[in-house]
Amino acid sequence: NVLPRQTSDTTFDYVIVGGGAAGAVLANRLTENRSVSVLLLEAGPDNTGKIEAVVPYIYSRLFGSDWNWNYTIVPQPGLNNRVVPYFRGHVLGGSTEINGMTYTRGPASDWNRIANYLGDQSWNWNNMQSYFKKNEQFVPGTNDNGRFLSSTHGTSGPIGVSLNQVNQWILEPTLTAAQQSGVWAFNQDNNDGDPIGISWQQFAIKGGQRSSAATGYLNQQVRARSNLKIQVNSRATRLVPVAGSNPLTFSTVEYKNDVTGATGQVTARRDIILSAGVIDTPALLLRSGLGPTADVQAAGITPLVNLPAVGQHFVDHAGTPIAWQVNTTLTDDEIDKNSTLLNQLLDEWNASKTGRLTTTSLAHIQFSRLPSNASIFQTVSDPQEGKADAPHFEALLANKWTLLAPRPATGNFVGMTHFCLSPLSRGSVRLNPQNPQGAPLIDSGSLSHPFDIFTLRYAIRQTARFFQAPVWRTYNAQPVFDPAILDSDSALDEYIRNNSFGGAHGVATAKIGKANSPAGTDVVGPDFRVKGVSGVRVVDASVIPFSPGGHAMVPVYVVAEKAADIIKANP
Ligand SMILES: Cc1cc2nc3c(=O)[nH]c(=O)nc-3n(C[C@H](O)[C@H](O)[C@H](O)COP(=O)(O)OP(=O)(O)OC[C@H]3O[C@@H](n4cnc5c(N)ncnc54)[C@H](O)[C@@H]3O)c2cc1C
Repeated sequence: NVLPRQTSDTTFDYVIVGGGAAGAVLANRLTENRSVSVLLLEAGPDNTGKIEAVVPYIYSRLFGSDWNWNYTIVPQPGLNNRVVPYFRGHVLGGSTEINGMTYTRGPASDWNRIANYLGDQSWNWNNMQSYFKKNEQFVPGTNDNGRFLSSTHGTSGPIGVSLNQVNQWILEPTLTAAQQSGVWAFNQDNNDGDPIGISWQQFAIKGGQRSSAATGYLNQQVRARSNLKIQVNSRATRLVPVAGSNPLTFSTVEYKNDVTGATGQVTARRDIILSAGVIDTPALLLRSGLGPTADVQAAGITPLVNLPAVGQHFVDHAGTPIAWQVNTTLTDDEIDKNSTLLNQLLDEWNASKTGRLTTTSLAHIQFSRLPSNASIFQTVSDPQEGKADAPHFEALLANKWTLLAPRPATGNFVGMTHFCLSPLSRGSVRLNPQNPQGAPLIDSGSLSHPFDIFTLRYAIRQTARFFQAPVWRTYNAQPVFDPAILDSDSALDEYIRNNSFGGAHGVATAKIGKANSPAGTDVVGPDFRVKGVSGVRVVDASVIPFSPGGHAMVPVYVVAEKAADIIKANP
């Protein structure tokens, strides 16, 4: 019966800023010790009241809602100067409340690379297994034999994980075409350390419903802990330093309720932990005078400590969708264009949590490497050289139209979206000098490096080979683009630049490094403390130093699990 060390409504041992993937893990794990008090400040609302966040099929309907920060990327030369959205969750649960739920750990070599970079083998693939398993409750369906490796998975973690349980027409031609075209060998489990090939896709879905950071890590039992306070609608606006402290010490967070306009301050007795994500963590540091001096000054803010790596090294997976028309009317386009059908399926989902809406339009996931003799390697060294398990790109086949452009009024489609998973393009996050408190300037750097566009070109041509497989003739699969572009690098590049989006898997804007790394190369040390100041840690996607060879959610979850142990051991 140890009383929490919460001495008032405004003073806590830890103040965590941001209740997304990382913040929810930390709030849960740190309050396992009932003598430690935690305030979780979240800018968005509680994760209740929107069915789109729960029913997997309709998740993308949240994209334009108030559960999204609705950021856009600055015009990208690599995307023919288009301005495209950069989605981020603005709700308890963060981006895990609005994301595509794809559950990927990445290749073993990703984790071994981080371990070598940090000189700390506790980060390697084998040693991270306990965290992967701690995150996951894998729930196999009755038909899933041979579709995953049971020894790979956790069975009692907060995040429910499952495969698509809907028996759709597309499953058979997908696997047959992979075989006939020779493009992808079957891989029984892409989460066993080697994702290369085609596998059954794993989703953060349990019982037909989204499993998010909020539903998993902040469930009712956790919320009932007296040493945890969750305060929603509270956007941290600035960290305030203790006057005269040396090294400069931060213990106070200023926040604003964007609904009522009310402002307030809270204090952390031990640490402020920033978990506001890859865009808002660097933005908050910059607004607090912590970042590259020139960027801070340009925004009219007094620089306090020069931290050159804040907001730099931003890296994400540019994504390129492309579509084929098919002659079956069994694609999910039928649901999207027919509200009566959608409502029938929603009734089924409401009644029994079964049916087409229990999953997205994806069922398989494909990871590939460029051939070692690809011409680009004459001029660019392979970022994944010698790592047979590390994909250069990914392809996701959807049972419907998935282009950014509106779906044609008639017809049925299958869409393949390609992600460049080992990008060499880099971008940045800075404050807008015209409005430093408003949306940051997000420069994804998309397709600014020739390697990335080469990779996507190769990926699309590989997909075209996949669609030439005999099985697709049954469905009269026809490209919804001029097939001549496949024979011209410049025409294909034009397609890619006109149709790609900037990504959803950004990392590295406050990256972790060794304790004794050269000054300014990273932002936090191995203990997740911001270097050069006292009282602030960062734990979220922004600390992940390299672009993951898969989607980013699981890496963030397990980094946060590991960080929680490090913080508990070294409070
Ligand atoms: C549309 C979309 C689709 C995606 N699909 C997938 C997928 O299928 N699979 C996958 O693995 N990954 C996917 N991702 C990526 C994955 O969701 C993120 O990498 C992950 O959630 C990042 O975790 P985080 O804790 O760093 O940030 P987030 O989960 O984004 O959480 C940050 C939280 O901080 C809050 N916040 C921000 N600023 C402040 C502030 N100043 N004060 C208080 N709170 C603040 C935000 O509101 C948010 O709740 C997707 C992301 C998006 C947006």
